[in-house]
Amino acid sequence: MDGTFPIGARAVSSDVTFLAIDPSTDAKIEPAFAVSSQDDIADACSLADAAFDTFRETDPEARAVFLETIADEIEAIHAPLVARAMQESGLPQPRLEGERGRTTGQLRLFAKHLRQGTWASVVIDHAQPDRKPAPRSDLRQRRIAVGPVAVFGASNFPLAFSVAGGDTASALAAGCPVVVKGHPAHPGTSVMVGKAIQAAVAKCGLPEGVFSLVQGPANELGAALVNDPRIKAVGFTGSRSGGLALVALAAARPEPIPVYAEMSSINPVILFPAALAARGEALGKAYVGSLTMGSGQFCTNPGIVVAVDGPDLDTFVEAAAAALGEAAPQVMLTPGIHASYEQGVAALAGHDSVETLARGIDAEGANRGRAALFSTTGKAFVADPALSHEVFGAASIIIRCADLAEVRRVLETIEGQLTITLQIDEGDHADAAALLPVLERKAGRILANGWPTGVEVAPAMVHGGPFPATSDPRTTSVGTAAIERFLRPVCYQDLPDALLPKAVKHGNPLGLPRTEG
Ligand SMILES: NC(=O)C1=CN([C@@H]2O[C@H](COP(=O)(O)OP(=O)(O)OC[C@H]3O[C@@H](n4cnc5c(N)ncnc54)[C@H](OP(=O)(O)O)[C@@H]3O)[C@@H](O)[C@H]2O)C=CC1
Ligand SMILES: O=C(O)CCC(=O)C(=O)O
Repeated sequence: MDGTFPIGARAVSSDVTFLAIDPSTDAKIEPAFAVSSQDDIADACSLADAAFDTFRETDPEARAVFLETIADEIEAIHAPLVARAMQESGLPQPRLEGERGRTTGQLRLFAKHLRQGTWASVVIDHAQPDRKPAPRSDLRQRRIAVGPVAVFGASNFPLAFSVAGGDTASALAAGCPVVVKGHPAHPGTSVMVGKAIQAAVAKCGLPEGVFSLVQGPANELGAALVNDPRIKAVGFTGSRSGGLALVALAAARPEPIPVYAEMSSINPVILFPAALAARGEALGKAYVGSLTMGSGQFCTNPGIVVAVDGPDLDTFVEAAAAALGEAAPQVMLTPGIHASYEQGVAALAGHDSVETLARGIDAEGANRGRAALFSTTGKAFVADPALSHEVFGAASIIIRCADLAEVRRVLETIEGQLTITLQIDEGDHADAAALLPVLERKAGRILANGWPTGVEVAPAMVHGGPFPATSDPRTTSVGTAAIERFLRPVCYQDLPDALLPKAVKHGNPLGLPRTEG
């Protein structure tokens, strides 16, 4: 591996470089990676802009083949890619193998979606020349790509939410050239995937500007990318402060643009009385499994559990505390993420209204995340908004409520969420139904008798939700509906067939599904 990054078809180097860190030892890892300059960003955006009109008008079949070729190129480097991602992220091999599968599966799902065609939302209102009192024009609507998109790779999913992750896959599927700002925690992984995408661009005979990767450890790079006038939308997964900074930059541009930022969520799990009575112990163990997976570094991590206090909750708490007490420490993604986890845990442990129920096993070594389980009362939780802030890592609070009315108050208090989970039995259905309207206001996904971690990449998935889960609750960043973020409608009124784009021509040469009236 060399330290260059791909801007279009070029491999760019620089005298200014940075090194990745192995979070399991804090040791620096070779090779040194070139830091992108402001000129590199301008070049990437200029190439993306030049590629846009050609790329967006490629047939859906051509874009589908392109996405499949990216998947093939990533599979061809599977072993070295997973090895490098392990070194840079501290995540274990099985997790990264699974994530690689999710990444290529996601690309292939978007290929299938392109072939199926509903994404173009073609609507034809045929002319009615004899309509009284006024004739109606021929109206044809389709959706086109919004323009070049900036994507920020996430630290916690170095493959599935990074350079060729869901944001990139959905933007390319829409016909938008993409400029990725790689996450500085995994530059080698980013470059390997970036070069795989660039190889697919060349193999498919597409304009080189369809994809570029810029990287370096500095806010200025991301800011310059969002400020470039050729960028028309932004996809981001990361911190609330980072997401909000990008939203502010995008809104302050002479031409404001949308930012689809997925930021912060504590993913409440509600234990309803009948379920708790029937299987409190099993729920306690399963909860800790979801909480500690990947050192808790999931935006879907179950950060709070809400239930009515009593002996059945005690059974759950005892099982959870015992399981968590045996949880092995796991390497966290970066020294910064580890430090902010420690800070969050210390704040909870020192809070007057919070009891520490259990800590995971402690261990020597760099950046080891030690799981933490806390409890508080519904009253205290409602009184202090700080208790509802995300602690990114394997920390969670069990909230003991006086009754179901207090459970409701807790849920009314929380901010927007990616997920809310119900643990229910049949005897809980009436209580759960009464709460559902509150939950729908709060979350993008409501699930029953499962755990929120591990998002299915599927057409019906919603990985989104009201602020601060995301900056735009109308969308999802996972699943085929993610493509809609990067499309906009255009209506063609009375254009002669010769001038109409293929998607809305009278003969429907692309065979796209149509709504006609
Ligand atoms: N809810 C979730 O899904 C996730 C939440 N997090 C949270 O984020 C914290 C930090 O993790 P990290 O993954 O580094 O997330 P960050 O939000 O800090 O960084 C993500 C990306 O955004 C860039 N960025 C951040 N702030 C700005 C800014 N003001 N202007 C321009 N670019 C910016 C970073 O660039 P650069 O670093 O080069 O400045 C990086 O490329 C974690 O401790 C955790 O709390 C993290 C991952 C997922
Ligand atoms: O739970 C998952 O699989 C996805 C989590 C996620 O989107 C994230 O952590 O950023």
